[in-house]
Amino acid sequence: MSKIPKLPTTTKENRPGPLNSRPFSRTLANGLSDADKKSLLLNHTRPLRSGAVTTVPAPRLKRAATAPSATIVPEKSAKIDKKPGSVAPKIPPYDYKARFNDLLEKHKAIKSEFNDLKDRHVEISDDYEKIKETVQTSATEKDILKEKLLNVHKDFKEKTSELQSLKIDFELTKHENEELQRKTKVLDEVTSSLKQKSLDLDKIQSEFDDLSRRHKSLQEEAEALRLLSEHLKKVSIEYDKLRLDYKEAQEGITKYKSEYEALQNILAGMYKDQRDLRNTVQDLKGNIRVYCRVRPPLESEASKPLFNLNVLDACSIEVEKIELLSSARKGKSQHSFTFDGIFTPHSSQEDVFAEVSSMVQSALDGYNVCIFAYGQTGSGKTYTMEGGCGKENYGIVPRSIDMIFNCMEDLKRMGWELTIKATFLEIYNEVIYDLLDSNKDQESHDIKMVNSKGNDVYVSNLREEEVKSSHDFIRSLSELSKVILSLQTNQSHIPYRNSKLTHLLMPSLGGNSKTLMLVNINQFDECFNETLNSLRFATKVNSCRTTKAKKNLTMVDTF
Ligand SMILES: Nc1ncnc2c1ncn2[C@@H]1O[C@H](COP(=O)(O)OP(=O)(O)OP(=O)(O)O)[C@@H](O)[C@H]1O
Repeated sequence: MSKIPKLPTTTKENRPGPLNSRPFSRTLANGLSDADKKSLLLNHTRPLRSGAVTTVPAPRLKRAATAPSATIVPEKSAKIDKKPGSVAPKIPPYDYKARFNDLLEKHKAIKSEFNDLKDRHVEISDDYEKIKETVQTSATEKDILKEKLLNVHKDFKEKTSELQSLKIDFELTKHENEELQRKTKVLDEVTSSLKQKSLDLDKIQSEFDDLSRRHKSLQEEAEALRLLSEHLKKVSIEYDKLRLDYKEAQEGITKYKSEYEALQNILAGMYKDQRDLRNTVQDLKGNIRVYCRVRPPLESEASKPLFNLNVLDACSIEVEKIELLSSARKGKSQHSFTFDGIFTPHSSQEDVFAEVSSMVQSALDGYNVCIFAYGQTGSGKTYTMEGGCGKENYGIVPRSIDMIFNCMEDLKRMGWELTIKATFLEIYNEVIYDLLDSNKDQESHDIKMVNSKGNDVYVSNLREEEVKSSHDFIRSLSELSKVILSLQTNQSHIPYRNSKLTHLLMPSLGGNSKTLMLVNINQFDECFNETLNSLRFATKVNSCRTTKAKKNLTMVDTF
């Protein structure tokens, strides 16, 4: 909105009157009312009283509030002031001098007044010029303002028209808003109804899904039934076919059964022949067989001096020691021995068992078999019988157990039920210890005769344990080793144990048994004499020839 400059207020007082440089009288006459003019004329015509000063006050410019044109209204009528109470002496008409003086005075006063008026006129002219200038400036300003006013008017009009259009817009918007509100309300109602319908739809959808599932499952059941029915048809055909096959098979089974029995008889005959042959070979080898095994020095024993040991052939060795110190025994000590076989320091556990396994087979064929190791302490008896860690180091006992259980599997396939029981004992310091009995206070164990007729012996009060697998058995051996170890650490070791042992081995050595003895030796110089003793004892054993062994009645005889 344009600013309207404040115009200088043109009051009736300061507004320039129609004064100009025309003679005052005329001007005055023009500006005075008729009454004023009359009074002025009267004063001019009236003779001045002596001693009175007549002054004409400068007319003040005044414009009647209602008068459209400017008129000069003297503030006071141009009367000659008279002092109150003083009455001017009347100049007689003949007193020209007085009259002349009076006129002079009046002239003087009028002249002075004229001069005043003239000054006043100049002042007023200046004012007028100023006012004129102001009026011109004001007119310019007025024009500017007018123009501005016009602009403002124009703006105002535009704004008014804008306002109008805005009002119209507002009304329209208001109307639209109301319409929208109405529509929103309707929409809300529709939304809520849609929500409800959506819920209904969900419910219907879930019912539909349920029905679809049931329909599908019914379809599947129908398909399964159809397949089942087809399958049943096939089965029925196959069943008829199978019945025929079964009949044929039964006839075949009867035929095969008789053939099987015949084959079993042949097999049993073969077993018998094989056993007899093995036994013949055993007999030829002798019922007491003695093998010698030489153990290698351990790494820790590498510095120990060795005596000479020569393997002459598969069955003979020669041991030789040269005596250097004592003059009495000076010379060469050389001895040769022959056994059923020699196992050198290079022979493996497998090599040993290959020779021994025929004895285990004899046990399975129903003979009493005794396999034992003999030798001085540290010569390798435990290693030979039990073995070391790892399967390749297994000794005779675990390998025999494996063989027995493998054979059992064959026999089981032929319908046999078998039970294996084991006893463990140690003869130590002439006392028999039951190694399966962990009680410290064991019952005493004695070697007794089985019956008065034969030579068979048994050890009383020994604990028997059933062994169900070779693994269990190899259970048992590791525990046994621990027991032996603990016994040995508590008591001083007695290396030579033969009294009770000889007694226990009596039937094996001289009776109806097959006996295999392993004489273990080492090659250490310091052990030469002990080695010699062992070899001599083994030679004696080897020279024993028992009567031909008779087998006990065993399962294999029933074939
Ligand atoms: N053929 C062999 N090969 C390798 N090492 C062996 C052999 N024989 C024995 N040994 C080892 O020699 C050492 C003594 O053997 P072992 O314990 O079997 O003797 P031992 O005759 O049972 O002794 P002891 O009578 O004192 O019980 C053991 O460390 C054993 O592993």
